[in-house]
Amino acid sequence: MSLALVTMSHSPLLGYNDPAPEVKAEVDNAFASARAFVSEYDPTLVVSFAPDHYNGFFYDLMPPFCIGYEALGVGDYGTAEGPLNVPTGTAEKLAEWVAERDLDVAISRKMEIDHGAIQPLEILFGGIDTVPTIPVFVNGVAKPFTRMVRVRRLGEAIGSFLATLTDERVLVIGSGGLSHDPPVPQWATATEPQRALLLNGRHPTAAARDARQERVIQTGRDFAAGTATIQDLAPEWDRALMAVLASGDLSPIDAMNPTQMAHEAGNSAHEVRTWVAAFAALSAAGPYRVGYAYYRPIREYIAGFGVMTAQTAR
Ligand SMILES: O=C(O)/C=C/c1cccc(O)c1O
Ligand SMILES: [Fe+2]
Repeated sequence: MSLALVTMSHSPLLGYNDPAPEVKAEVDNAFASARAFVSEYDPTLVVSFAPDHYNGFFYDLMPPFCIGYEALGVGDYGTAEGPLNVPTGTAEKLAEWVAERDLDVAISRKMEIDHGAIQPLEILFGGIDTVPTIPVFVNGVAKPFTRMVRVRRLGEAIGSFLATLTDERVLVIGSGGLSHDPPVPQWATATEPQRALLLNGRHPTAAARDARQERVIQTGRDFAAGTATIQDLAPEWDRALMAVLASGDLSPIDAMNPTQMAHEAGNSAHEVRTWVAAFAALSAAGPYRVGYAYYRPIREYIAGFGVMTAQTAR
C-alpha cells in the first residue's frame, strides 16, 4: 500500500498582500509542482491535517485533535464556504481505529473549517468537494499544546489505518506553518472583546470578520515594510525541521518543546504539527521519499513558506 503527501504553508494573505513578482512566481511554481504531483497520483481519498484560527474551534471546548465526520468551510478571507465531501463511514472507522490504539481524539459531526484547511484543497483541487476528504483538526494556535510525540503517534495511527484501505489512493495533506507569528490573539494577553472571540466567536457579523481580516492584512503590509512588532520569521528553524521531515527519521521531533517552539519560531509555529502528523501518517506505510521541496521566508504572507511532496518509496 502506498500513500502520498503534500505539506504546505497556508496564508490568508495570498492574493491580498502579494510579494515581489519573482517571489510570487516562485510560490505559484511551488503550487503548480504540488498540483502536478497530486494530479499524477490521482487520489481517491484525502486526509487533511489542518489547524483552525478561532473560526471553528474555540476555548469553550478546545480539543487537541478532532476528526470530522461532516464539515463545512466558513468562508474566511474569501475561501470557499459550504460542505466538503466527507466520506462519513470511513471517517467513523478511522476514529474507532485511532481510539483502539489508545489515542484520545474528539470527533465532530459538523466541523467548521477555515482557510487553514480550505486553502490547500482549493489550490490542489480547485474546490472543496471534488475529492472525498476527511478533515483532521490539529490544534496549532490555542494553548495548551500536547507534546509533539502525541502528534507523531496520532499521525502514525491514522497512517496505519490508511494503509489498510487497499482500494484507495490516499493523499495526506499537512497545512500550516512554518515559523510565523501572525496577530492571532493569545488568551493571556487578550482584551475582553478578543477573549469573547476566543471563547465563542462563531459566525461573526460580516463587519466583525472584515475588521479582523483588515487588521491581519495591514500587519502583513507592516511586516513587509519592517514596521510590525510581531516576531520575525525563523528560516533556519524552518529549514532544520524540513530536513528532519525529509530524512525519514521523525524521532527528533519528539524532543521539540512547545514553549521553545513558540519562542524560537512564533506562536503559530505550532501549525507545523500538521506537517508532523502528515509525515508520520506517511511513514506508517513504509519508507518514503521526498520528491519536491520549496522554502522561502515571505513576510508579506507572514509565513516561513514551504511546500513539500513525498510518496512511499517503491
Ligand atoms: O486567522 C487569521 O486571521 C490569520 C491567520 C494567519 C495569518 C498569517 C499566516 C497564517 O498561517 C495564518 O493562519
Ligand atoms: Fe494559519
